[in-house]
Amino acid sequence: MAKLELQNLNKTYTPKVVPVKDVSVSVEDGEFLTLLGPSGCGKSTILRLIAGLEAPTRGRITIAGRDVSRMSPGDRNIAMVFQSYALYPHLSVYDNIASGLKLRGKLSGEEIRQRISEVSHVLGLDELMSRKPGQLSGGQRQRVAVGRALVRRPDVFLLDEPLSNLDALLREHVRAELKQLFEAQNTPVVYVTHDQTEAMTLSTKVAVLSNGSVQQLASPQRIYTHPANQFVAGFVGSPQMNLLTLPCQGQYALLGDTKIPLPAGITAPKQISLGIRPEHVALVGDEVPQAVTVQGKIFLVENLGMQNLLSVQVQHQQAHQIKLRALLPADHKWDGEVVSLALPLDRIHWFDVETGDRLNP
Ligand SMILES: Nc1ncnc2c1ncn2[C@@H]1O[C@H](COP(=O)(O)OP(=O)(O)OP(=O)(O)O)[C@@H](O)[C@H]1O
Repeated sequence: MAKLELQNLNKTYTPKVVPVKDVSVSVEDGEFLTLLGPSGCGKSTILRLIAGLEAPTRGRITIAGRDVSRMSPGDRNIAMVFQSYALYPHLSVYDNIASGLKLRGKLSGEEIRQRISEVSHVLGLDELMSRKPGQLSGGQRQRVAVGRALVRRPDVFLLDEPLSNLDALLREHVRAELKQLFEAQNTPVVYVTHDQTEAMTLSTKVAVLSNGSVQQLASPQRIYTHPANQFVAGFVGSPQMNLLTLPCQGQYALLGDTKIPLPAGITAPKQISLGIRPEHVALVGDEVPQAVTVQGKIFLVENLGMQNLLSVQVQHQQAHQIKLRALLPADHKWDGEVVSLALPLDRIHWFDVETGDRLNP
């Protein structure tokens, strides 16, 4: 058992630079936590705090119940994979993988050979063991860096954007490899990325961060279906969720000339923020139960291969413009520029205009 716990973790550099604010998260054995957020939100700082490369200003880090907050990195039994891979250019693949173990100095030569051979086999590196990093592709270097982490059998794995130097195709391939690999380990993993596809596909849970604070901590599915606030709603999902600020009239929000009933329990405000994902906007005529319809004029069609992304200007009496995007399967046809869109009520997210908080359950 090597549960990792972050308790009220804070890091302050200057009064104005506080990259980690009261972060509390636990990661059990076999759990894969992704820290997801835009550049500068504090992801790498959290990882560096866990690794011991930085000291927290406040709060505690425990591994298997043991407080490691003030321990040196070498005593924490954590393995970290960096974005840059950080391989030794003058050493062979074998020696690079062995480097973590040799430094620890507790294993015999035979044990070291045994562990490296297991890891190289799992990662498909057997043929490359005598090469130097300069003679490897990006994907192979990345595997060596992961191998060096695996061979240590650490209590916790930390990975800082390990796929960001790979091209799109290779990234997809290595992502699937990593998923299989870490599913087979029964060790907590903390993974940092700003790529939501990686977060959604790899993780058992995701912490979405903004400005050093956790905005939502939940399963990838929950974050997609029930974003806790407007930031999470806008950050997770591609194409991005439609987010519209609408006036209210009684228990209805007004989208152009369409009245959309607010769910019971929401006290009618003056204005409300409506969210709906492009993939949930359909064409009228498709079988959509319990939907409101909105008329609009298509001003852009983007062909994404499997789907078409339609940008539609909603038709209404008021002066300001309202735009909606709809993601339709490529075989769905429409006639002319004017279309009727169906917005299923159970797919609509409501947010407080002031705080951004989610209003529907
Ligand atoms: N040593 C430092 N001294 C002062 N400020 C720092 C230091 N390290 C990081 N910061 C600041 O802390 C904030 C968070 O940085 P961090 O690297 O954790 O973000 P990130 O989410 O990992 O970003 P990215 O995705 O761009 O790597 C940034 O505003 C950064 O400029």
